[in-house]
Amino acid sequence: MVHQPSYEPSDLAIQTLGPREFLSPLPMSTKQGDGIGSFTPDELRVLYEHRFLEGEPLNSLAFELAGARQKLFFDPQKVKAAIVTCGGLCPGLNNVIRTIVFELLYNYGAKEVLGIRFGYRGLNPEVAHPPISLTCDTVDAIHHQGGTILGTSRGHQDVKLTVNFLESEGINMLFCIGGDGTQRGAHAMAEEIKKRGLPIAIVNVPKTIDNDIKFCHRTFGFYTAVAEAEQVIDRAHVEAKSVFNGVGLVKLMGREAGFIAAAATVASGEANFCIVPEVPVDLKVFLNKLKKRLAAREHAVVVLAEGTGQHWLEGSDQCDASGNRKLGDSGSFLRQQINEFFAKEDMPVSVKYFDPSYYIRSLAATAVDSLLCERFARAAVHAAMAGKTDMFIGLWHDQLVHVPLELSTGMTKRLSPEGELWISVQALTGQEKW
Ligand SMILES: Nc1ncnc2c1ncn2[C@@H]1O[C@H](COP(=O)(O)OP(=O)(O)O)[C@@H](O)[C@H]1O
Ligand SMILES: O=P(O)(O)OC[C@H]1O[C@](O)(COP(=O)(O)O)[C@@H](O)[C@@H]1O
Repeated sequence: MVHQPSYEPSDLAIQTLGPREFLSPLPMSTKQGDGIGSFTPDELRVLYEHRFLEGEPLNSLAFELAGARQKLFFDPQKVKAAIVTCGGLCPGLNNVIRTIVFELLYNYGAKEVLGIRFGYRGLNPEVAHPPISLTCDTVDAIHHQGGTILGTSRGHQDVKLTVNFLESEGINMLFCIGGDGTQRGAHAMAEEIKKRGLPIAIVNVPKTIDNDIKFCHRTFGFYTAVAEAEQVIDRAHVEAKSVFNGVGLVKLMGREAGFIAAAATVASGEANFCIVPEVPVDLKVFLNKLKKRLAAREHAVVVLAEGTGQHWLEGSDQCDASGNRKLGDSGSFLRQQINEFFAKEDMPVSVKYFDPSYYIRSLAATAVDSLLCERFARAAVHAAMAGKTDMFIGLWHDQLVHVPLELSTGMTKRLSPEGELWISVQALTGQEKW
């Protein structure tokens, strides 16, 4: 991780990455045959598509590669950075905080790092949660703990007030760790900052246990949660197999996307049905299939992503503080439907219901996620120090890239029922297929 960034009072401007940069032509077209060494890091791109059909035109959509830059926009000695964590918990939040602090203070020699308390609430001066000072000592051992030492929250804050706060505190770099809601909030702040002409960088590190952030093949914490969920499925299998016509029913997190349920199902190899929001399921068809399965094997395991089957339940218009739809308990509903269906069929079943809920997301990150946190956090600091703003760190073909926040608004990422996640270039033209 050693690099030698240079700060000279430089010609760099703070750079909002708009979609124009994302769509920029590849540098290869202008510097043919020079080899990679002749490009500056800002010119390196990661191709959007890595598979091409013969005869199809080679598209040149590409992301800017993340990483350390030779020239810095900010003078490290004048950097007052702040970190905020928003939305639901996710394994690895503390790892990201710790690495951002280390990278800023140890490697760049930044002046000061603040921790914003309880999400965007802590940026609202009208709410009494003053920031805390983050030093290498205070964050030294936090990566062993789940959760976030800063606290988190949902709920809207006035963008003008939050930017006033950044300005009055002299914060010139804000790292927002959060999901799609956090990204929308960060984008709104970046726009207000641009309007006021302030040299403040807003850089996001994507966080979501649901793994549903666009332009990010995998978010940190996801594999940790999947490993926990896999164990629950395995236990459900043991319970189901131990009795006649046992049904192990497992409900897992996944508001709009079934990535956790699908990945844990495949990892476990013990589930017979995996029901995800992306595939509408007819309850009757499912119950008849379950009947067939029980007749053949005398036990079954069913995994359900919590956002699934909301249409089965009484409609609820309720939302949480951030405006996310509140979910009905589809797991309890399914358990009841299974019991009622088999009672009518005069077929005895024994349903064992598992709802691990927050259990899979409130733990510390496992090694594979700790590594990802480390990569995301360092890339975020490099981007901010170079003066990039209104962007987040994406993960594309296992390369960290810079993605304009503007591109992440709208629908979140979805599992492809057809198999491997396949993302069409049409996603850019509005006809999304996630
Ligand atoms: N359009 C928006 N403008 C400003 N803030 C937003 C917007 N959407 C969401 N937020 C804020 O972002 C924060 C996190 O959002 P939330 O949906 O709770 O979690 P996540 O970021 O994990 O999706 C909340 O404080 C929420 O109010
Ligand atoms: O009860 P909370 O904290 O609002 O969280 C519940 C929701 O948070 C999630 O874990 C995802 O949250 P984020 O989008 O904030 O990462 C969902 O799977 C779940 O429905």
